[in-house]
Amino acid sequence: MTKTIAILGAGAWGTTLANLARANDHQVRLWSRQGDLSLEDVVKNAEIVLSAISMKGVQDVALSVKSCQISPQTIFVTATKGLDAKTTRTPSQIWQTEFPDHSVVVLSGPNLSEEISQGLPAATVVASKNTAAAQVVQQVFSSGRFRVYTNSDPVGVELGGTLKNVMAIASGVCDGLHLGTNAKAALVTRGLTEIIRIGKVLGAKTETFYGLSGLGDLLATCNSPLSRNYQVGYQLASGKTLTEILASLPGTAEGVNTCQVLMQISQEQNITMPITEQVYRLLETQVTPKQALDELMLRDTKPEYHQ
Ligand SMILES: NC(=O)C1=CN([C@@H]2O[C@H](COP(=O)(O)OP(=O)(O)OC[C@H]3O[C@@H](n4cnc5c(N)ncnc54)[C@H](OP(=O)(O)O)[C@@H]3O)[C@@H](O)[C@H]2O)C=CC1
Ligand SMILES: O=C(CO)COP(=O)(O)O
Repeated sequence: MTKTIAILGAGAWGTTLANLARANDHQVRLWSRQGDLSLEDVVKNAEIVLSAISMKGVQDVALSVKSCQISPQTIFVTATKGLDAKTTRTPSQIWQTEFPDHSVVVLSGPNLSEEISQGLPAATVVASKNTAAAQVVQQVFSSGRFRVYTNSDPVGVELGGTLKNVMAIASGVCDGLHLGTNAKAALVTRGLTEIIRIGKVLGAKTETFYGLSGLGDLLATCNSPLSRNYQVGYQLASGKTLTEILASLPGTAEGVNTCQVLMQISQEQNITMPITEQVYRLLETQVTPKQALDELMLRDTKPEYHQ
């Protein structure tokens, strides 16, 4: 059945998702601040409102949508991978707070938009407390090139996509310093342990992090120069400053902001996040890439599974 879909954010990801839905014959209206269509006109009568806005714009856009005419049955989908700097909330928590009577679905997975735009195969996850809503979104995007799974742990799916961005920065540093395959395997594996430790405190299920939206996205983003977060780390290792890197980066690297929010959460909730802490200190120019490596290697010895 053809759906009317409003996609908010005409960046790399919003445009790619719009093309996937159009290829399945859905009616798609795309909104961005630079576009010709008003937000009011784009969301009017939409059965699905999908946000692919960068984290820094989500709260403001959600408030603007609230003042528009929205059908009571409209499903909200969020594809943003970040945490709110002021409240530390996830995007789905923001949308659900502003629209408490609507279903909210998280869409997240190993989805480098450039590969999907080229027609290469990929898989993703749509997660919601409302299974029927997740199934509607699954049908909208599923195709022979885009395999969509449902999941009932939206916060876990969302945090997998968000927390791996910090590990992708660390992986870029690792590769930029040419530390080798063993080091990269250790970093990504301990990164997953750290993601699970944080995610559990923030309300996610452990098993979700072993799926596409957790391990899957971690592998994709930590191993691809197409990832903006990976690029930030790689270029930091080559001696560029963060300001220089961000000035020439094609699009958003959410891991920079996420890292700051995680340090705030780490202090408030007393969660040990050694890799995140070193990425934070590197971004803040408190350590060099080589010093960050030494700090991680020379931590107190401990059993592997002692979380
Ligand atoms: N690219 C990818 O491969 C993937 C990205 N994502 C996630 O999707 C989100 C968007 O990424 P991506 O599309 O790549 O990023 P881009 O930088 O390409 O696009 C960001 C979009 O957000 C909009 N935006 C930014 N700030 C505001 C604001 N304050 N108010 C309104 N709109 C705003 C931009 O609008 P404007 O053009 O007007 O500036 C633009 O449409 C991120 O959270 C990212 O982690 C998830 C999966 C894959
Ligand atoms: O989330 C992504 C792939 O799943 C995109 O990664 P970047 O935001 O680092 O480019």
